[in-house]
Amino acid sequence: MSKQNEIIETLNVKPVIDITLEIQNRIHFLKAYCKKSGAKGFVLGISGGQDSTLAGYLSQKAAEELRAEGYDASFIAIRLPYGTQQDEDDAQRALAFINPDKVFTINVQKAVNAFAETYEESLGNPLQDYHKGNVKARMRMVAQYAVAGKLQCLVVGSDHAAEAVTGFYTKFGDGGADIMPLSGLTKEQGSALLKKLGAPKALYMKVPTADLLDNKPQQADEMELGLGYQELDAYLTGNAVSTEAQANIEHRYEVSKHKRELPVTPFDTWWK
Ligand SMILES: Nc1ncnc2c1ncn2[C@@H]1O[C@H](COP(=O)(O)OP(=O)(O)OC[C@H]2O[C@@H]([n+]3cccc(C(=O)O)c3)[C@H](O)[C@@H]2O)[C@@H](O)[C@H]1O
Ligand SMILES: Nc1ncnc2c1ncn2[C@@H]1O[C@H](COP(=O)(O)OP(=O)(O)OP(=O)(O)O)[C@@H](O)[C@H]1O
Ligand SMILES: [Mg+2]
Repeated sequence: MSKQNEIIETLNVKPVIDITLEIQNRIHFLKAYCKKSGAKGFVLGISGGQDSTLAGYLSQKAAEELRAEGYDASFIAIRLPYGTQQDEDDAQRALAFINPDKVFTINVQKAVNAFAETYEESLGNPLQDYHKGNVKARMRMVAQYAVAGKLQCLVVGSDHAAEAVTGFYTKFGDGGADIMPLSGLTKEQGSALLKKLGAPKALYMKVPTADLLDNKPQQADEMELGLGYQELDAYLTGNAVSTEAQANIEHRYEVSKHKRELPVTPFDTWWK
């Protein structure tokens, strides 16, 4: 089997999807797992980006359907800005579209900066912007688990195939979640689901950004990756991409394997 086909199979990507069915199946999955786990619903950070808008909307629908069936569940959206977010208007658009049962705002700036100061005092060097970015992502994880713990909810992750293939997420940051309803979708498929659900165009057409850097706010993911989501999606749906892009994707896939597994133990063989 080619490396490309192996990756497509491992990440559960379907080259062609039935959009309506995908929406139904993913809501059904959220509901079934929620009931099975005995949780009281879902918690997710809403950034104003495409992925959390979709995962949040599906979670809200799952909670509403569960309630209609007599099971007590709700969806809690959390705004987690670092200071003032440049695209706050998109975050508000996303909240208006999702219409969550509850919204909390936890500004992570104080906690992140307090940590950065302590780090610098202790190590004698400032926390570099790149690593501080991962601290922001992990602080958001801490905030989501604090709320989920209190409300007996599950933390939703917004990871999908186009992020999974490159490991383009912070390990135990935005990668730290209990349930991943977008797994297996390409970026374009996620966008198509959002469009079908009636999301504002500004959200399903939004340029993806991790927005983790103080020095480059709103930097497009594609700039950092040196790869376009169109190329990633083409690869994931079995199409030919440039030799350069293929090598980049397959290299990133290999070196990020540790992010798609539980921490390695003496009994694991996947790393050999
Ligand atoms: N082979 C290996 N086996 C086991 N563990 C290994 C390992 N190699 C590194 N590690 C561990 O993993 C750590 C590196 O991983 P990590 O801490 O995640 O750090 P890293 O992958 O360097 O950074 C995260 C990347 O994801 C991007 N990101 C983050 C969050 C959101 C989004 C977005 O799209 O919105 C994107 C971010 O811009 C950056 O490029 C190392 O410090 C080490 O602890
Ligand atoms: N400022 C923020 N406020 C709330 N949650 C956030 C924030 N930034 C990141 N997150 C959380 O981290 C997740 C990962 O970020 P990521 O940028 O991959 O997704 P996104 O912003 O939803 O979509 P896109 O990838 O298209 O930008 C988000 O889905 C969201 O749950
Ligand atoms: Mg984003």
